[in-house]
Amino acid sequence: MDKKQLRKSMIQKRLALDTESYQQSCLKIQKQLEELKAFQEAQSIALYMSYRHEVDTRALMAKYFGKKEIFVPKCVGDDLVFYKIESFDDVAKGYFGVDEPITNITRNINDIDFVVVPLLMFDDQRNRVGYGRGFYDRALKNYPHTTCGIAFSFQHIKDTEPHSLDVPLDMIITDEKIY
Ligand SMILES: Nc1nc2c(c(=O)[nH]1)N(C=O)[C@@H](CNc1ccc(C(=O)N[C@@H](CCC(=O)O)C(=O)O)cc1)CN2
Ligand SMILES: Nc1ncnc2c1ncn2[C@@H]1O[C@H](COP(=O)(O)OP(=O)(O)OP(=O)(O)O)[C@@H](O)[C@H]1O
Repeated sequence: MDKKQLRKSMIQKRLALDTESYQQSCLKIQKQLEELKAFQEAQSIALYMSYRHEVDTRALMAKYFGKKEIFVPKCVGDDLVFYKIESFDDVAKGYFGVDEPITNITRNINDIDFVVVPLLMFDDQRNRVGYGRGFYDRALKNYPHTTCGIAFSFQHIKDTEPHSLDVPLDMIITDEKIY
């Protein structure tokens, strides 16, 4: 299968998860994430606004609003710009139906302590494949702190055939293990 086909089938697999297993897996992943020292020590965290059965990030946000600074991305041209949000009133549907921030406090991603990264597929080397627009590869090019992918275990594949611009993540948490 080529990458395009693989992406499609992975999106389908994720959407096909029943509510019960989706919620259970998300809970397990969130718990592991909260146990990371890097997460606990981070004052500021970048998260994505989960959509269409991506690993849920909203429960985590709801829990940490007011305790840590939460930043979420907005697609601006080819770039991601991160805005601070303090509640779910601070987002509205944007790019491809993904919720985006409607606030005006931005921060350079390099100054955010910890980044949780969405992904479609990953391999043992922690290379990731996303929707294929390179947003996170560009954003994380010079990122100096910890990056953590979150995904369901079935999103693991043998080889993502990374290209030179792909930025491997520092860790990837699934419902089964941490890579
Ligand atoms: N929740 C979330 N937010 C994110 C990302 C992400 O992967 N997940 N991104 C990561 O870079 C950026 C947005 N990137 C995106 C790139 C392409 C498509 C897209 O092509 N959607 C199509 C096809 C995918 C599908 O079938 O689900 C569509 O919705 O029709 C969506 C978001 C920033 N925000
Ligand atoms: N650092 C970069 N600078 C410029 N272009 C880049 C960079 N990283 C990736 N790209 C370009 O972005 C496009 C998509 O890359 P890739 O297939 O790795 O996306 P992806 O990681 O699957 O998607 P995403 O990051 O949006 O979730 C490619 O054409 C690639 O050349």
